[in-house]
Amino acid sequence: MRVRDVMSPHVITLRPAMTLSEAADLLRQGSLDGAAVVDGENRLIGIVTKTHFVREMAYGPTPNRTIGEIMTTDVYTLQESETISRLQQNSNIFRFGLFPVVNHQNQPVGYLTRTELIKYLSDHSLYLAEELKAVLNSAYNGIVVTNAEGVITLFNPAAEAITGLDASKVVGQMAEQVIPNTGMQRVLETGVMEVNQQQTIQNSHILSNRSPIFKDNKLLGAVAIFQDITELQAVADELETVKKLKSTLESILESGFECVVVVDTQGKITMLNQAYCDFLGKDSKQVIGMHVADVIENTRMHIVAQSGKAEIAAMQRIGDNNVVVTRMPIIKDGEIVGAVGKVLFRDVKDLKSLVRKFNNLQSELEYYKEELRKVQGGKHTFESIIGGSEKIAWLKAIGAKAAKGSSTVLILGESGTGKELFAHAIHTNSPRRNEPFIKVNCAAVPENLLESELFGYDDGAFTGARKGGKPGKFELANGGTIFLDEIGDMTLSMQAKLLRVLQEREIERVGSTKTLKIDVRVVAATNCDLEQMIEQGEFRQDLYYRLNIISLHIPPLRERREDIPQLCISLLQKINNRTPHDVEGVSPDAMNYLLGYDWPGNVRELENVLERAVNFMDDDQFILPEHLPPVIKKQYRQRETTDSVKDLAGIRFDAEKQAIVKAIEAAGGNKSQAAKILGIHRSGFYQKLRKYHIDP
Ligand SMILES: Nc1ncnc2c1ncn2[C@@H]1O[C@H](COP(=O)(O)OP(=O)(O)OP(=O)(O)O)[C@@H](O)[C@H]1O
Repeated sequence: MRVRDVMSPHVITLRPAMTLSEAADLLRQGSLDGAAVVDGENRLIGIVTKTHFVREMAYGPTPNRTIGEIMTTDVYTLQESETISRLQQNSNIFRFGLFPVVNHQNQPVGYLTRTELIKYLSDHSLYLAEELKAVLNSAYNGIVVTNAEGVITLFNPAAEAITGLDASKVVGQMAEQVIPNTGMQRVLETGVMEVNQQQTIQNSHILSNRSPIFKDNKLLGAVAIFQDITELQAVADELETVKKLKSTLESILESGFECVVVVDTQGKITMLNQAYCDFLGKDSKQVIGMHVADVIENTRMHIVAQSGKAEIAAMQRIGDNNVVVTRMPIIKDGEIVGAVGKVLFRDVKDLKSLVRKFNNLQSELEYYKEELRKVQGGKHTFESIIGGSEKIAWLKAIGAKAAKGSSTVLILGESGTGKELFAHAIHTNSPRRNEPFIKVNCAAVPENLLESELFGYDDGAFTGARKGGKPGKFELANGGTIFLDEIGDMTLSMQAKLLRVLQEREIERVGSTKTLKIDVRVVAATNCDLEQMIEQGEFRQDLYYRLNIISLHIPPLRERREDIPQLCISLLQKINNRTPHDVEGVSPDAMNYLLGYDWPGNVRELENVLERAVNFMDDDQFILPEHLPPVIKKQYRQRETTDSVKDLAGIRFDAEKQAIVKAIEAAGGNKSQAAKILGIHRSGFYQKLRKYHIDP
């Protein structure tokens, strides 16, 4: 809308030379608010308002004064093409009472009074009075006004600051184009007020109230009054988080089974959760503010709240219970502000049951580890062979060397000395460690099945044979190690077959004519005296030579008693892991018994004796003599007696043993030679070696 569209065309023009009384007649005729003063070429040079004129006429010295003398040149002229919307931005124009409107030659073509202008603007563009505008400009809240079309007509400085938009650029624009997410257009459409609406503009969080503006039931536009609540929102969010955290903590403390108490520096209770209240049989409302010592028996919470020293897993007697508690000082900004206490176990029994559960899990774990190792191959290494004795150390060194190659190893020794352990260690230490380790107990497999067990069988090899045949242990061990335990128990015919396999390095499944090349390292073990068996025609000499390429003779435990304490430690650990006990060791008295016993069952027997003792123990931490089997104590006592009064048999025993040892030394370890020196038969000599447990 332009000025010319709203101007009044009744313009009175006056000349500067005109007298006041001449002009008065003219003005009276037109009942105008004022007049434009023009020069000779009709160009606007000033104005005279009605007020000016009346005042001059009333108080001026003479009516003969000219218009030129009273006219004001402080004139705001409006160009007829000027837009109304631009005018409304210029609050300065309201200083003027009359606005002559001129054409491009500065000739007056009409005028507008201030009242008219304001009225017009109020009617059409919601232009607000200057004073009101000043109020709006100084408001803290952002205020945006649009006309009925949604064009912004007011954008106050607070709105500029909040939105980051420049009023001069947005006034006259459609609100929905310049203000993201504005709801003003919606308000204009619905005519319904929207309060407490939240929106985000330029990273600012805004809370806005929008209202339609009605006048005489006609929608004139909309006003939005809003406020930046970003900081407020942040504080509110923080508060909300803190509130949530507090309620979470409270519910954790309240719903938990654990007993928790908090005291201040004076030792006064500030919090006692429901679990603790239930445990003590107290009411939380009554105990808050009371001194902790008056509420909880034998407490030290008030001491910790003073000393600042934490007490972890301390025992405390509460009623009939021995509870395990932890007391921690609460430190804030380097200062003790109180203490928090927690009952870890309401009774030591709970702790024990936990330990038991843990041990059970531990032994389950060990079991599965063992199983895994079994699947993967050898389960022990040389490190798992316990014993610091010279003999064991030497055997481990030889075994480790032997492991590197692929020669057959023969392990000899009494039952329970650890032969199988060595066989595993050899495999685990060998380049074949990632290949299978297959054990065959030759004594355990019935004679008629041993062949198919070792070499497998083909489809239909015998009645009941599995369809498709079955691979034998040699085939399964291909690439790895086969451990032939109790080889001394193999029949002669099987020995012959085994010998062939060892020589040819190939096998033939039972019922098949095909041969199969195999690459298997053989480790054999026995507790039999193979040399004696050879003499008695029970073991093939040629097989013995095949097997005996590297031989390890594991001494019985009685010949390395110094290993017993170390073995006890290791075996007890093993036992603790698989039983619910936690035994710390063997008492010195019990150890004396163990050291004095001959251990015919060797390490296996020692392990059994320890496990039996552990099962006999109550709350003891160390195995005592009373936990040991009578046979051990009996032998110990016999030995004591024998040691003090040696009878003839004893003297003879010692002398004969010494003579044999000397003969072996003289023969340089050659047994036949030694037998000759002693003048006895070889078989008799072997018997004596066994009797005296001598290993040449
Ligand atoms: N030096 C050792 N260190 C740790 N444990 C050992 C040792 N020697 C033997 N054992 C343990 O003693 C038990 C018997 O060992 P192993 O089976 O190896 O003996 P073995 O001589 O092969 O017995 P058998 O001739 O009866 O088959 C096993 O539980 C084994 O772990």
